[in-house]
Amino acid sequence: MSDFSIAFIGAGNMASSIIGGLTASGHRAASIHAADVSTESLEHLTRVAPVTTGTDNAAAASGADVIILAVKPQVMAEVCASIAPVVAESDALILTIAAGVPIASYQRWLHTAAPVVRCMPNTPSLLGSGASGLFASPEVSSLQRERAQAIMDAVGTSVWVEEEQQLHAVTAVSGSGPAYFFLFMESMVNAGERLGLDRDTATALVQQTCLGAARMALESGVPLDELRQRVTSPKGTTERAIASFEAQGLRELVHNALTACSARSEELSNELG
Ligand SMILES: NC(=O)C1=CN([C@@H]2O[C@H](COP(=O)(O)OP(=O)(O)OC[C@H]3O[C@@H](n4cnc5c(N)ncnc54)[C@H](OP(=O)(O)O)[C@@H]3O)[C@@H](O)[C@H]2O)C=CC1
Ligand SMILES: O=C(O)[C@@H]1CCC=N1
Repeated sequence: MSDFSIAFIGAGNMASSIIGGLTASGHRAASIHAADVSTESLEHLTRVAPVTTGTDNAAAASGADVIILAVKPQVMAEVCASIAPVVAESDALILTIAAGVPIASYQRWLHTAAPVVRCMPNTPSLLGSGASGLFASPEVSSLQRERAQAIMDAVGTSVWVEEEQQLHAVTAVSGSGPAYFFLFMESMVNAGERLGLDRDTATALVQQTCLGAARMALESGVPLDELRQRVTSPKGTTERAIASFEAQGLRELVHNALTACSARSEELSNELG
């Protein structure tokens, strides 16, 4: 599994984090090629791993088993045009991490019904703690699914969805999700300060509490509501805070925010489709 060849088109933040994860998990750097218009991005990438780099997209894609498209959605049409002649002559898997662009657009821009896996990752991939949602077009073989999953598992965990439309929900939950937790943490730090802690102390307590809660949720096997109840002593302090959140409609607030996020993802798909 670790010997298949991978071409990255776009060598920015997400590509370098995936390449870092892949090489750390044993994938040979010699079988990874990356192309980018920015020599600065390529220089940074070679400090992450000794992969082959260049500025010619088609040359990087040539002979690859998996071509990973890691550029912004706005330049995707141009990038597909640059590799279309190579894709026409190969049976490579196209794995794209761009937000919003539908599979039908790739196949139109590539002028072929290429096998495409769409992936929605998130920024904790930079630390190997990402969460990715994946969707495969019908042309994707079982070996190609395994390869796509192996690539994303190198930077965290991944789940498959059955319908392309579900990627809007994945974006709402995990793609954009880190930002919600950062906002909640910012709010807790500010509240801690207003209650009398200095900023550094409040920040350290919030960060560790967030990490500890996430680890308990992941590792204890105990349902989330049960974990919450275990903190909430009858007639104690947590009960008051939870009652305040519930009375002010926290659950509805979260539902509305994720619905707005998913709706924006749909809008983007329509603009780029
Ligand atoms: N950041 C996030 O939280 C998430 C990002 N994504 C997706 O990941 C993708 C990549 O994002 P990210 O890594 O943050 O972006 P970056 O801007 O860091 O990387 C993209 C790279 O592609 C280069 N590039 C631009 N045009 C071309 C071209 N024609 N051919 C080859 N390379 C080109 C850019 O160069 P230059 O800078 O000179 O333009 C840049 O180095 C996006 O589609 C985004 O939607 C998905 C989920 C989460
Ligand atoms: O905010 C965005 O549009 C991108 C997609 C998911 C995370 N960041």
